[in-house]
Amino acid sequence: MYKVLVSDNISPKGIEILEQEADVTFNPDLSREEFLDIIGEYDGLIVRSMTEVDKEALDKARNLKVIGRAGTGYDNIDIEEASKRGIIVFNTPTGNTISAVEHTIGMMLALSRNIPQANQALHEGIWDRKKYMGVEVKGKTLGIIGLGRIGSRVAVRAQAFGMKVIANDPYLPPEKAAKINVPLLGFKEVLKKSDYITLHTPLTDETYHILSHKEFAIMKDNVRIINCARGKNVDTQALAKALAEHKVAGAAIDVHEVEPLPEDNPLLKYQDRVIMTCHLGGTTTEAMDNVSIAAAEQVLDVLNNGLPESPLNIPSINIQEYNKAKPYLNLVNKLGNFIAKWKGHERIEMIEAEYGGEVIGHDLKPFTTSLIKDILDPILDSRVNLVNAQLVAKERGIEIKESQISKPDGVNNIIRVRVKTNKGNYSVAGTNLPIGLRIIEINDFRIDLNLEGKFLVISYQDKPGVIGKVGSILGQDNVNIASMQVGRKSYGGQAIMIIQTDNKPSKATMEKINKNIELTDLTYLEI
Ligand SMILES: NC(=O)c1ccc[n+]([C@@H]2O[C@H](COP(=O)([O-])OP(=O)(O)OC[C@H]3O[C@@H](n4cnc5c(N)ncnc54)[C@H](O)[C@@H]3O)[C@@H](O)[C@H]2O)c1
Ligand SMILES: O=C(O)[C@H](O)COP(=O)(O)O
Repeated sequence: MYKVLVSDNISPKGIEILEQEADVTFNPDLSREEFLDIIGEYDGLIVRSMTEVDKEALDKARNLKVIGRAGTGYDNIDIEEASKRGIIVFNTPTGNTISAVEHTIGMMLALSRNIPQANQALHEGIWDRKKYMGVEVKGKTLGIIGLGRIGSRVAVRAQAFGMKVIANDPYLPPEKAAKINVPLLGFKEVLKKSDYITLHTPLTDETYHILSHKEFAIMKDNVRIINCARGKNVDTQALAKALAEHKVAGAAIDVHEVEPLPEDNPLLKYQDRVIMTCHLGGTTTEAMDNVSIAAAEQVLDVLNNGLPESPLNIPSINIQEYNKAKPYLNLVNKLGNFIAKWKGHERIEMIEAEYGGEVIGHDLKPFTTSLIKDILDPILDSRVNLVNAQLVAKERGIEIKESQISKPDGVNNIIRVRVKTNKGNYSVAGTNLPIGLRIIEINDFRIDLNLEGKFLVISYQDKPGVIGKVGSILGQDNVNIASMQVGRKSYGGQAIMIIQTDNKPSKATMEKINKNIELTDLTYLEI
């Protein structure tokens, strides 16, 4: 049973899902030392933003195969180091979008109307209507930096309040902004024109301190700042200075450069003008359930050989595409397994994936990567998965080819896998039919068998009596034949026999076949 560690607080809904298939440790209170001590035992890890999954942790995580971020931001995970070790990393970026949007709007309104301060005063017995004079947001300009999932939804809600919304996002296709009537402007222009500036960017080298001294200097006087994205997007010292100089009228900050907030955070001095929450953007019942369920399901998917919906270090396909592609990924998986078990003992020099028919409508890169993984993982000592499969093939000098079959013969979809080894060339092809996955070719001979079960694959020089002899040895040894197909190039030429059996032939039966019949190859494999 796989072992999964959940080292941050997630909703019990995800834990319940995990517990159906894995041995789960849920401990959000681990100290760093305790985390480092035990991480080596686990196959899967689920975190939020509090667990630091850095090189030191990954060095100790010798069994780890997947890291799921139950949430959006993944700056606490060293993706590059994880990739080097073949660890799949994914996040669940849509589960808390709405909560983060609503928190941003809540923060903007609370900031404008001094709601937290007035509430605090009342609780202290102070009734002061003059002190807590507010401003309306209607008619004000809201500048959004980062018009992605959250930024775009904040825009639509702010427009409903009668705000004029402008944005900066150099990576967004302009049509997306046009669709919601938000002009995309230069970064400085947004800073200069806005009464409110809200950040919705990920933390990258480029967005680290995207608001600092220079940027505050060019903003309008009395600008208000909202940050519900990443703490390090804003230079806290520079913001404190801009508050001190009354350049910035107020700020609403959910995320902080250092979390939990240290006592010497300079914004704590500005209780009248700065409202702060403890990274609560994604903390709602709904968001917590969403991200917990999504992370749990995907960790199990990955451990069971599937793909996550939002991978951070493997070729990504969207969810609809993934669901449509799943039967073909299963086909690739079974064909890859077939090859590994059939020819994995030979030295593989080339792997070619040929795709034909309906399957060509899909993004083929994840299929080919998956195929390489399925062939190489069972036969190499090191772990091969979707993260490092292409890299491992390259390192081992295995040539990878991908091609398309223009007219698949008699089927509406086909995937054919060819391998060249130090001993010869081999191929196997399959198709996805409504009745299930079928193996339809082996070494270019047409066959038609269910691509699941117990197989005997036999290569031999065609001559009378071989089929009968194999059949009678299996019969004598009580190995029941479920179905059988033979193919040959020409009379007396190379032939192949593929037999599906109900039970596994014993070692003695295999030896008997090998001893009594002249064969070029005899392999038993289970798919
Ligand atoms: N406070 C919270 O609890 C909370 C909850 C969810 C998400 N978040 C954070 O909110 C942020 C946005 O999340 P999202 O789901 O909208 O992400 P997203 O990827 O959908 O959107 C981010 C946008 O930022 C843009 N961008 C990237 N670099 C930029 C740059 N240098 N200048 C301007 N724009 C740039 C991207 O093009 C993209 O459109 C992330 O940092 C995420 O971690 C916080
Ligand atoms: O990026 C996110 O998803 C949010 O910042 C929420 O982080 P959290 O899971 O630590 O609350």
